[in-house]
Amino acid sequence: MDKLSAVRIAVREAPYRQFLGRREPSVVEFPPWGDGKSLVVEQNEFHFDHAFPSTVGQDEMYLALILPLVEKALQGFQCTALAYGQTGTGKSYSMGMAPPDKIQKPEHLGVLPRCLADILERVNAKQENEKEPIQVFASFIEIYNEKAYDLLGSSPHTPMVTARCHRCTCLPLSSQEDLQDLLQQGTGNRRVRSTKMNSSSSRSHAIVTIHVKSKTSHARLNIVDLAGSEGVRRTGHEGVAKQEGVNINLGLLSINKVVMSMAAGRTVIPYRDSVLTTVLQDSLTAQSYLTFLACISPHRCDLSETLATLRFGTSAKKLRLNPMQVARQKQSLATRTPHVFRKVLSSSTAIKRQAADQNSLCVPNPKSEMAKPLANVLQRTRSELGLTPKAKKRARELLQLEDTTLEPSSIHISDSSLSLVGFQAEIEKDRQLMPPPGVGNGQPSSLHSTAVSIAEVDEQEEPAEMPSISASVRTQLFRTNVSPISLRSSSILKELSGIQPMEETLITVPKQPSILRRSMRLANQRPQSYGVIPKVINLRNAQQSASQEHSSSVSVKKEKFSQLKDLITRVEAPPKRSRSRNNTSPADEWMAHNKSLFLDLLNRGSVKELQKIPGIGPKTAFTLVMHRSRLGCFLNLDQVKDLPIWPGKSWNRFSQANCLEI
Ligand SMILES: Nc1ncnc2c1ncn2[C@@H]1O[C@H](COP(=O)(O)OP(=O)(O)OP(=O)(O)O)[C@@H](O)[C@H]1O
Repeated sequence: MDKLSAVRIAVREAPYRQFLGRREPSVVEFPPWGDGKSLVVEQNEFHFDHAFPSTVGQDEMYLALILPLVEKALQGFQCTALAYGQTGTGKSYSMGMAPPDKIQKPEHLGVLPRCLADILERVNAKQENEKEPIQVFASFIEIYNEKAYDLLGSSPHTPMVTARCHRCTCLPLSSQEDLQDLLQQGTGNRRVRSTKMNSSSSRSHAIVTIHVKSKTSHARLNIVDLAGSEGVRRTGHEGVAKQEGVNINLGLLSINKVVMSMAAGRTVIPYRDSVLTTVLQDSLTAQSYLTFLACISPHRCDLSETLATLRFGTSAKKLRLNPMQVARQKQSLATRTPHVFRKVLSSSTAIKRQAADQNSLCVPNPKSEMAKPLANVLQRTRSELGLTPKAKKRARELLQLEDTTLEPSSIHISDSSLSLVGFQAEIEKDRQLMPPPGVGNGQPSSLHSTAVSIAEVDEQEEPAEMPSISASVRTQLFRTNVSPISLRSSSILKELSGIQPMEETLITVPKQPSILRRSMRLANQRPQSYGVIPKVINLRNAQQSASQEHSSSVSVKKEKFSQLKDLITRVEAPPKRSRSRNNTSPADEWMAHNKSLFLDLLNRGSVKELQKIPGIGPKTAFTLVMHRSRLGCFLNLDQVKDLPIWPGKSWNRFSQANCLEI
């Protein structure tokens, strides 16, 4: 089977509208040489993925256009099918958004019921084989007069806050009856109005989202029925109805702008221009499958609208998308919050002093005087970490909670203080993950209990295509032979504890796998060995530097990132190495090493840092960072290459400038 194109555009001609009286020849011609993909309107030739004449039935259209999208949705991709066009051209009919009681014959069933039948059939078959629980549920919202309404909710005529549209009512779907009920309820609440051109014209944009959720993925299939794109003049409306038309056109215009911006490869996409694009923001991204169904009229009187619809389809053809499977949901709050603790605990001087005195880490009650510096640190930490407002609130609450246990076995918050408590049973297991230096190097002189880090254990298997994010966090107590004070002299302890070295120090890192933080583990999926890293300025530099090999102890000045860049971009002679077992040449080894270092750099660098790489400007740097923050680290350079940010031969120039090719 051919690879499914990420963007597909189809055109469907509507049948004649009876009430227009005299039957004239259609303005749309389907030339026999067009192979079902071309059409001619007034001597303008258009080419799309499919061109359906009015004689094509619902099942034929569904099989050719939507079924491949359903397959992709079941594989975990974000998919959207979007019908647009002039009023009365069959958008609701095609998408299956008409109320079920108006469908007289089964062959008139539209996309929605057919999609659901296929999804349920496949999900049931999959569950029989794999016994993996898969849930299917759906939501139905409409956007009317620039406000979003939850049509399945208890108050379908009360507008929702746009930013919370994703929290709309979702009903479980397990049979066609469930869908019938959902459509009955949803379409019954939808606004329709009689216009000059359609006796029951939808005056709102409707979005039905079918969610297919399993343990490892959460795919969404959006079926979007846009309101008719007609001139306000032609509907013959005044007052409220006229305002409706204006808002409908605003939504359609903003969809146009979003698609154009994506097609032009812009980094800033104007999603916020309208409620419609804000709600569809997650689906209209370069990582999803998009299918447009342009519905056109055969009538000459609609010619200008028909041409406008076809021109929009032509411009959407320029979209270059790179769909990616949706892995698990974003990192949970519980996973992120303890980072706040870690940073606060490790960077508050008051706490460190106390830790040194008492051989334990104790966060004072936030209401006490001692906690004031902590509050400032926490404030700073939160903004540094870029947590969402919700996560920030949660972090604040956790610090203020009394008599609360975050995770029974890890963090206990007592009346007057928050103590990090570890458990011996986990220690051995975690040492393998994150061995504290000093353990095993001779006899411990004294054992000090020091909470040194937070280790994370992935709960679920990662999907093959995307690295996933760990879901549980344990704060652990390691017994080390190093007192908390002596943490300052060992870089790995600094890294593990999160304490940032402030002065120039000569640091020797023992050769061992670096499992420092979740982000590093995600970025470095392969084992690395480290020699001695240069002097570090802060934790971030320590992590960046730790991914490079150095032969001996060196003291390096505070040049931060420029050094790292130099290291990577410099054309060096391939280092002399012992011949590897599979007889790869030293040049190949060097190239692989260089590429992996470069990938690390792309995965960790900030916008400012990435701009320093030859061939990366501010826009490209911003896109890379945005991509990373939305979809996680790049797994290989091919993923970077596939991004739509390398026009012409710019990737070749870029890779040559950075020695990624020999
Ligand atoms: N291909 C078709 N075959 C049979 N009937 C069709 C077809 N396309 C549209 N119709 C009929 O045309 C009428 C108008 O269609 P529909 O309401 O789907 O248009 P629309 O584009 O959604 O209009 P609006 O934007 O005003 O909501 C309906 O009665 C529908 O049954």
